[in-house]
Amino acid sequence: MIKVSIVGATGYVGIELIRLLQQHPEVQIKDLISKSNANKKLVDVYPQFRGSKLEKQTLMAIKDFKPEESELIFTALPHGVSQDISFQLVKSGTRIIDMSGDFRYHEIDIYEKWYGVEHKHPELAKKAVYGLTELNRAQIKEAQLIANPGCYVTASLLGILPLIDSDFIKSDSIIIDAKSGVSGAGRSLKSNLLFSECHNTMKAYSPAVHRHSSEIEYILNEFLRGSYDNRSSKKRAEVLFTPHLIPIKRGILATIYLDCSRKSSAREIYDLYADFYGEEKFIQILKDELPEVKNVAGSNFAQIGFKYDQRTDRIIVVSVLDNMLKGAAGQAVQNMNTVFAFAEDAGLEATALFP
Ligand SMILES: NC(=O)C1=CN([C@@H]2O[C@H](COP(=O)(O)OP(=O)(O)OC[C@H]3O[C@@H](n4cnc5c(N)ncnc54)[C@H](OP(=O)(O)O)[C@@H]3O)[C@@H](O)[C@H]2O)C=CC1
Ligand SMILES: CC(=O)N[C@@H](CCC(=O)OP(=O)(O)O)C(=O)O
Repeated sequence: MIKVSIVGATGYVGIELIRLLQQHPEVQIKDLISKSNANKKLVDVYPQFRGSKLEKQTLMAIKDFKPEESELIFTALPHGVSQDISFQLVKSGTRIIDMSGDFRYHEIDIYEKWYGVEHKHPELAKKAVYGLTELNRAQIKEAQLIANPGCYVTASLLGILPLIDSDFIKSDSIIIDAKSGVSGAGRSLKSNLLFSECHNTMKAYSPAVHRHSSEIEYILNEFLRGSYDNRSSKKRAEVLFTPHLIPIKRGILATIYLDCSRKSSAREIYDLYADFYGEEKFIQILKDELPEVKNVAGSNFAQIGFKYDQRTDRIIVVSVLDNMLKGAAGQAVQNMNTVFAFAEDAGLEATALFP
């Protein structure tokens, strides 16, 4: 058993981590740290924990937290806030899995440009390891600080990575049109997220300028450059990304348009996905159907389907996942399992919710 603590425990990702970890066979939840709810009982903030083994757990202020007493800490904090807190926690020598965007870039100028904030700990960001499990397992095993990818980015990368370096894909004209459920925006109060503002409607936001455009493009280019294997591709990725807010609670659906430079076939495309993901537990490639959010929501699975359009020489890829599971807490637990050599699906066996 390892002792695990969560900083930012009462946010949406924090609470999802608790839900997963309380039934994890190898984990004992130690401290749950909250700013606005410090010294309250967890059940007083989330009555769902009544009757669970966490019924008596009290939320802790960060000043009382002793990081060296845990073997792993999840930081589930807003970007900008996580920089300093994670920097302090890393000094204890304990492994950290950070859920924010603060440590996802080794090139700090890209972070500062797209996030509009100064990075106070660039040296730490350069040592962090990117936590897309299926891409970076070897480095994740050794990392002290893992930068867990975000939900839009995980859905997009999983759909694009197997194809991007193939000879018939144009890597510099990728278009991603992605939809997110409202929990993707977190639990803090924002007027545009009130029920009457986002129910029964849909909207696009931040086209071309959303910070996740840069993360998708950055990781694709690192991949093409060989940062995750010995590849030495001359290709460069350019991505146009438009996110949408849709009136569901959880789930991401990314529709990705890839231009082809020669004729291909559905068989050739399927084989690229099958070769890339092999026996991966959490990635399901659909052959003759398109994925739906309801088939993964509540689980750590990502599903990918595609249509090859011979008429326009394009591939339309559809990638779905649960933003709080494979897009956040689930992938973070998968990374923890990888680091501690637990079964990769320990604590992550749940299927999607019915209905
Ligand atoms: N929601 C999602 O689907 C996804 C979120 N992420 C990322 O995960 C991180 C957490 O997201 P999410 O849970 O949705 O966000 P929430 O807004 O729901 O929760 C944020 C948490 O951070 C704490 N917090 C906020 N400000 C401070 C501060 N100044 N000092 C200390 N603690 C603070 C809050 O504290 P308190 O305990 O006081 O409430 C809360 O627990 C973010 O970086 C987000 O981008 C990544 C992928 C998907
Ligand atoms: C619906 C919604 O508002 N989503 C958030 C993304 C949340 C997230 O995953 O952010 P990180 O990947 O940076 O952690 C947004 O667009 O800002």
